[in-house]
Amino acid sequence: MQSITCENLTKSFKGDGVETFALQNIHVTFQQSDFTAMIGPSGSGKSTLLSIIGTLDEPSNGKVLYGGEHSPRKSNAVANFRFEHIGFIFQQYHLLPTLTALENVLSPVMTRKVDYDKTARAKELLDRVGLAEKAGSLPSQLSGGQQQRVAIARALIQEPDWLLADEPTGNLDSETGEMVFQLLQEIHREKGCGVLFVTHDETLAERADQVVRMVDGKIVSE
Ligand SMILES: Nc1ncnc2c1ncn2[C@@H]1O[C@H](COP(=O)(O)OP(=O)(O)OP(=O)(O)O)[C@@H](O)[C@H]1O
Repeated sequence: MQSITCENLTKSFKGDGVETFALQNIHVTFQQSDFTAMIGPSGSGKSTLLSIIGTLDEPSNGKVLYGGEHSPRKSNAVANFRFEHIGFIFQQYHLLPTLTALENVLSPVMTRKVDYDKTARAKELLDRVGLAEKAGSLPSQLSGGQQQRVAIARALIQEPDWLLADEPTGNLDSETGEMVFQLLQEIHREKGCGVLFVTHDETLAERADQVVRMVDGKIVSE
């Protein structure tokens, strides 16, 4: 999965008889070796594009190719494909409130058979994001930046090829956001996973290898 290519992607939502085009004829290729920023005004389609690339949603038209191949079609197979290849990070962290930091990192693999020591890997990842000493803390006992670092560790548990990050610094003050941004860049270099990073922050976007600019569901520049 060295590359992800979107070919002629369109996504529309129908409601109250009105059709809204969230994406229109998107053609773009992302390389796993790149740290890519996606920037654009609110409603320009960034989250929709990320969801479709991440197989959380389906396009109305067009296709996404992963290393030149289609993703599977059946829902079980899609879930496995996503589990194997893609890690997600969201603006709102989405940690499970009743689980500790360590349990949150373990949560994607809790009910799955894997060929590695889950707990050892989860501990290593918590250590990597600088939170070894917070393994037993609940999300409510962690700051926003710490919660986002737990979410990053969770996204990495299955060593995904791609990390899809939807405004991961959107809820953080600029200093904490900078720390999370740098952590993602380090992870990209260390683990070799491609990163697609949605942001509203022009100065962060400019530090990416590739910048994709969206307006009204279209890519206006790359
Ligand atoms: N489930 C949905 N049902 C109806 N319309 C939707 C749905 N999801 C997105 N849209 C519409 O699609 C367009 C693109 O939305 P999207 O969330 O992808 O934009 P965005 O660039 O990520 O915005 P933001 O920066 O505010 O997160 C918007 O007009 C939005 O209202």
